[in-house]
Amino acid sequence: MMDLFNYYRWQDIVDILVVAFVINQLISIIRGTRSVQMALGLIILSIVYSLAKVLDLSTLMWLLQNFLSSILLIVIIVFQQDIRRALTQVGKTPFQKDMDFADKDLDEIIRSVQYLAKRRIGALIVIERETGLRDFVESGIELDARLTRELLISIFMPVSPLHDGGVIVGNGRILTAGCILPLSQNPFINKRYGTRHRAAIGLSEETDAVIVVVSEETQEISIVKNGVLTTQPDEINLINSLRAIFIEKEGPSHSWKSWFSKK
Ligand SMILES: Nc1ncnc2c1ncn2[C@@H]1O[C@H](COP(=O)(O)OP(=O)(O)OP(=O)(O)O)[C@@H](O)[C@H]1O
Repeated sequence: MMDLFNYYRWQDIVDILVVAFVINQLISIIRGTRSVQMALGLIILSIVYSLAKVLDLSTLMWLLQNFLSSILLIVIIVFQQDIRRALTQVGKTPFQKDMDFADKDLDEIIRSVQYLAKRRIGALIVIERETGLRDFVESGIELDARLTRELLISIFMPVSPLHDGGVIVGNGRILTAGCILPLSQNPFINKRYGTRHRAAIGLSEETDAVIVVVSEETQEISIVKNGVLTTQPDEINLINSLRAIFIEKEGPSHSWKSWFSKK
């Protein structure tokens, strides 16, 4: 045992711990997104390249060599959204405040989306968490009003001048309405989803926000998080899913704070 300590320097241990931490964070960032398939694709290509080298298949080797020589560029293009998200996570400090969401605020959102879904009124509600959404807040009409179901419902009424676009809420306040959100470029999104759902997925790919979407076409209520859209079949599922994220604080979050508190 002592030999082991003599062999390794303390810097090696720190080095291994930091690399393990970074790999864990990377995996939790791409988990559940299409990047997993792309990463697998790159790994398979690298294996095929190694096999071609061993078996001396010169044409295949030449082809893959040319492809893999631009690997840095390929990784940046393929994983640009994940890189953006990872850098946002790195920029967070342990002292950054977590947007606390009270039971009451969730209840206001749940009641309003249920009301809207029943009447076939589309809605897109963004719940801000640790990543600041200032850029998107500024694309809409700033409200900074108390979060109530009545106000949320009024905003999404088709006669309201604010009904187009998304509403951003945070810390018990409706921050803004009529926001333009980035559309997801994910080619694997089900074709039945239009721009409202794509905008929700797009924002969740770039930030840690949780988005609740009401479809005016199908009356479905969905929760979008980390680029993944989950349709909520009933009220119980909707309540449990939102409570799990905000009240019980389950599920992967990528902040430094959650890394320490999770253990
Ligand atoms: N980039 C965007 N950011 C925010 N909201 C958007 C954006 N693009 C479209 N929307 C909203 O989505 C509405 C159009 O929804 P559309 O029918 O295309 O999508 P959908 O996903 O099929 O939704 P639904 O199931 O409700 O029909 C627009 O009226 C607007 O309110």
